[in-house]
Amino acid sequence: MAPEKNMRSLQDELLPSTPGKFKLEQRSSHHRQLYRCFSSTSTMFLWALFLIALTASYLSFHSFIDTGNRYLAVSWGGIQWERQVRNSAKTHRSGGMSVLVTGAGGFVGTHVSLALKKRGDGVVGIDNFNNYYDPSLKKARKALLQSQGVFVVEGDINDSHLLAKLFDVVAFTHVMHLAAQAGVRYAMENPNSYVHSNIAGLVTLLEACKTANPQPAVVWASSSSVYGLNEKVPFSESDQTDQPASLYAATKKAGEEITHTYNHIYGLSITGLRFFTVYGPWGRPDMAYFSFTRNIIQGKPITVYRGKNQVDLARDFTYIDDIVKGCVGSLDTAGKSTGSGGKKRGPAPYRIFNLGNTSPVTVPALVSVLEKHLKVKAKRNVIDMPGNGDVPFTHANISHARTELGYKPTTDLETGLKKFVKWYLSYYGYNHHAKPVNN
Ligand SMILES: O=C(O)[C@H]1O[C@H](OP(=O)(O)OP(=O)(O)OC[C@H]2O[C@@H](n3ccc(=O)[nH]c3=O)[C@H](O)[C@@H]2O)[C@H](O)[C@@H](O)[C@@H]1O
Repeated sequence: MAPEKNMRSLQDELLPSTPGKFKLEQRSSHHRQLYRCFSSTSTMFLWALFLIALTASYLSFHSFIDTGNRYLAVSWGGIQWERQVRNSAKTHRSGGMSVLVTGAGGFVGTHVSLALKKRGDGVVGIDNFNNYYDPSLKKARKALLQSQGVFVVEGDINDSHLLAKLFDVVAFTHVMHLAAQAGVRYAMENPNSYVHSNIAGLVTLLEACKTANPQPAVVWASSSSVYGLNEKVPFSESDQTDQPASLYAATKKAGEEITHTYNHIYGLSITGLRFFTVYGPWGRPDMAYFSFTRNIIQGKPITVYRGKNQVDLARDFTYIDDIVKGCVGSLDTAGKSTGSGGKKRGPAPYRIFNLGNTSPVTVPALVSVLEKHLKVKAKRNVIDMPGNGDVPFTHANISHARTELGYKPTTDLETGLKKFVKWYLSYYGYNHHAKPVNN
């Protein structure tokens, strides 16, 4: 082949011999195809259908990815999960309740859930198992609940999708709302955790309750700390509660106001319970009686705060079994919510009760009782109470709860701490070396 001809054939392969013409021909053939395609209305209609189908499948693919991510990120959802929720919520007595217990992995939540389940009510728990204190204790409580047929969902009350799903799966008659950021002094360390759980979480939960059909009756944990700097003794529900001494107390007081608005606007039945320093088996390691016990056993010193003018601090310590009776009594007597479709249909009850013991005990006296039960002398380090949000004393007037709920505490501190120490030693033994907690 002559070199000149050879070169031309290579050019023929790489480039169009007449580029302008080639492009023109391509375009006109493309136009012809388009013309053919859209030449009839029916073909155009088919194209439109095709485009709609394409868009729809794109959107549903995205929502599938979204849902998938949600299910991958959290530990709830699916047919098996829904079955567990439904089974756990089933009542086993006539006229039984179906209760959603928030904070079920917590101290009071565990005890209330067990009591309800035992008498045949349906119970579903929810807890985020955060690490404010040793999560392994919370997991052990969960295992205890599971052994009694109470299913606990791992999730946060700030998760509105989860709450909507739960109300979708079960028509809860009641919500026992105990999930919260607890602890008076920790509020100075981590203020936002109180806003997250006690304000934002509460509102998310109330939104779910107000939307649910039927609306459940809500019983929830407020706190004796709302009395703040109140000096009138004993503390009555009608006393002033606008002088909180800690952010914790302020968020609980805010909870009382927030629940009032949901009662007023949406017809939610609300019962707020002001708990007075609850203690007992399976208790909270951040509380004084618990951390004192651990330190006394380990031979470590304990810090005992003392109030102004060297006056001992005192608390109306209340035993868990008495508190459980108050909670169950509140659920039993809670009137119905009146709203539906997110709208109020009539007035609904709004109640607040003190749940205390009515006999305050000083902190040094508490230590003496522990020394007696543990048979070990405490190394007391007595210091003036720092400005940490503590109040000098608490003392409940419980006549309102007695009349309305039949609430009657029967366990004194001596007896209650004996039961606590027995549980503590059986759970941890004498060699408990847990990490120090927030006290
Ligand atoms: O009744 C309530 O409303 C509150 O009761 C407890 O709060 P608190 O009474 O402060 O209970 P503890 O933390 O167990 O303290 C009891 C007493 O021991 C004192 N204390 C605490 C810790 C410490 O190291 N030393 C010490 O003397 C405190 O000042 C207080 O007077 C709970 O922690 C709150 O969640 C609850 O809302």
